[in-house]
Amino acid sequence: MIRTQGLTYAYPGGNALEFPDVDVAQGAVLLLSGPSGCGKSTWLALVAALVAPSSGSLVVAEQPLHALKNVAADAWRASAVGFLPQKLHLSAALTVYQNLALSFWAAGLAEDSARIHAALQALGVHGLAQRKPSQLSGGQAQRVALARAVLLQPRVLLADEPTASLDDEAAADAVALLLNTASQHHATLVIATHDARVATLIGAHSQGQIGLQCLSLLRKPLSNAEQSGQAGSALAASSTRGGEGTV
Ligand SMILES: Nc1ncnc2c1ncn2[C@@H]1O[C@H](COP(=O)(O)OP(=O)(O)OP(=O)(O)O)[C@@H](O)[C@H]1O
Repeated sequence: MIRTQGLTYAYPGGNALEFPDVDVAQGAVLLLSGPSGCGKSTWLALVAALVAPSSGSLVVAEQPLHALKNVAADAWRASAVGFLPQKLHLSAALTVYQNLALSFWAAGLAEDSARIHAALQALGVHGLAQRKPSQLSGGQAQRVALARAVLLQPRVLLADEPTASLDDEAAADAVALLLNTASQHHATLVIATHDARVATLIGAHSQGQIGLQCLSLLRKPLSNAEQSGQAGSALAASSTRGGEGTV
């Protein structure tokens, strides 16, 4: 779940970015769309506790983030948040397997080989475990990065521009993969993008929509099974900032 209220963030010397309030149920999907520069990456950084808001409140996976500082924020992020960045940040010097193993180290956990193999298997890239990232296709690398993102069973999965520079077929595959993977882990999924195709790909299943000045938010529960008993809260959208909200 992700709940924000009155969230703002100001870069040093810059105007404050104001974000709409959201209330996203555990296991639901949030599409974070808007033109370049409107604040999508900043919002993701706030939700991942990489930066602290200038004002407002933020609760992610039941954790009030204002209560988290430095090391505690790092530990919380490692266990609660899976991140699929636009630039995948796979270490070129390490194998696919070793890239995933790094996640355990970052979270202060003992390496769990069985879990690494299972994560790679689930995304169909198990056979590539001993390859280096330079020996992967773009799609294979994205699957490896997604396996890494969900390795520690995060409550929230954040994907930044996952369809950038993909053709239509690959973009549809990438979105389907994200939806399925998040659903399997019952993770709340956020896709940040300015790619209009993503709204279309998710839109067929959408339950509600809010249009705002800069960010437009579109959400749906992950699956029929999960939304029974949850749809109300998944759609309990509020848009007190930015105006013109409709659900
Ligand atoms: N480190 C920074 N210092 C000052 N201003 C910044 C910094 N990073 C981002 N900004 C500004 O904050 C605003 C929001 O940036 P952000 O990267 O969150 O937007 P975005 O919607 O993710 O853009 P894009 O789709 O191009 O990645 C922009 O006006 C940007 O210029």
